[in-house]
Amino acid sequence: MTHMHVAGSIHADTIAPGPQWLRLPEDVNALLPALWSATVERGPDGVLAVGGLPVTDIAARCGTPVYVLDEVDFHQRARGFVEAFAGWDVYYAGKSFLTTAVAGWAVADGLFVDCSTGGELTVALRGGVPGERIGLHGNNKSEAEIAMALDAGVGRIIVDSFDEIRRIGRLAADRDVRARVMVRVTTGVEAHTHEYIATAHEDQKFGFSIASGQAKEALRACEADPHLDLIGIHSHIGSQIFETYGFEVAARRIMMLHAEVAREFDRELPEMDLGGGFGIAYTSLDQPETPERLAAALRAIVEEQAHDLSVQVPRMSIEPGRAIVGPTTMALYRVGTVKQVVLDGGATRTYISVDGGMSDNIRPALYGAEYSATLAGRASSAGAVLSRIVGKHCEGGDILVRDEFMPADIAPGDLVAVPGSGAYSRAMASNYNMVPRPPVVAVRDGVLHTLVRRETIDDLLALDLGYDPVP
Ligand SMILES: Cc1ncc(COP(=O)(O)O)c(C=O)c1O
Ligand SMILES: N[C@@H](CCCC[NH3+])C(=O)O
Repeated sequence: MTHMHVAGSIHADTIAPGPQWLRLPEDVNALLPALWSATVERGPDGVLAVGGLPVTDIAARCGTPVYVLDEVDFHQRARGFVEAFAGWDVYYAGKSFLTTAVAGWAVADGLFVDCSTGGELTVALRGGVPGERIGLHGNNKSEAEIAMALDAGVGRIIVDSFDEIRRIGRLAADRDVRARVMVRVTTGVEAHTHEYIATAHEDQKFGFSIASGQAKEALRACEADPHLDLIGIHSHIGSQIFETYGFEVAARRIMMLHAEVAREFDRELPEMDLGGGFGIAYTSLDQPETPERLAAALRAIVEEQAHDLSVQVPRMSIEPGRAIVGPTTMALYRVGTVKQVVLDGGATRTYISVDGGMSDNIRPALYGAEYSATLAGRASSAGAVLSRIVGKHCEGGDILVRDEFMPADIAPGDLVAVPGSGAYSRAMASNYNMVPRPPVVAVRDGVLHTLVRRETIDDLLALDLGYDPVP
């Protein structure tokens, strides 16, 4: 689970067989503000609106499924991080969701951009991000990707293996440049999140471990290469994390490493990155930290450690993706079928099938991620029934929202909105079952723009070459 649902006191109205944390809502039409982007509201006619546009209009113009990004909310969150972390650099983690327009907004809002492949790097550059404001990650960067980064003059390449240190050194030498590099370390922090998105424990593919001494070896290898300009240490402990404690432990450990190498190299590395991973609210139980509180906690640790270890505070940076773009976007689906399924013990669960699914949001299937949903195209006065919102794919695990109370009169043709769908949804979409991927549209002050158009079956067929001889 990406977040644990603790069983609290069970409300008298809790309906079996739902999870104990899910309570019968007093008003099934109510919106929990923490889950929705800034401009979302339910109009007097009961229709959900975002950026001043009713979702019924958006669905009529764009079709469904569609991802609807609230532009005002994006800028508020981006600037919120920049302001809270003033004096630190905030890299937007492009893997969460990146298009040329989003890259442009990131720059306008004062963000740097973190890319993890040549593809993301290309989008960032096309979107107008200056090379020096880009960081390149990846545990297996190709020569072509490293070359592209060097030619674009990226501000930092975050190195992840000894092979790569040699490779970057060679490619930089070929170009007679010095590559600015950071060393990604694993701090041994066990982040409380799904195993697949925790990245600072020892037994996984990212980084050099501090405990084994490999991190220091990697720092030495970079320092010794005249074509590498070692600028600092990088740590990323995982994603969708709520407790600041993990970040604090990681920050302490890398400050200690920073101070040790300062003594050994007789110079203090000028920069340090604490990564991203700040959690957002997907359900009513999630209580994310504000950027202000995160900033205060991290600043305090770094300053205290710098003081205790008698080093300067380096130029600091972080890399949030989900916390900036996740809450900006709702996924809008249309209901196709509604089915009552009788469970052991006689209770029923309503299965609501929509026109998307695991091909546009793999997170529930991959991480057991929980989401919320609401009836979006109208309000309902019917009672609430425990429901499961599922997709249209040939998989039993094709679940979008495992447990949610939806109005009992939900019917084919209704619109359903899923908040918190901006990060790692469209970005991780696939074409499973030959389903074309949905568009992403941005809305602001009643005006819609397409960021990514809807894929068509012709786009998919363009890749199908029949039986074409390989030259
Ligand atoms: C190195 C690195 N930085 C930043 C991020 C962004 O994480 P999040 O979107 O959870 O903030 C990730 C993804 O987990 C990552 O691997
Ligand atoms: N894709 C993950 C985030 C981690 C990936 C980035 N290292 C998710 O959806 O939660």
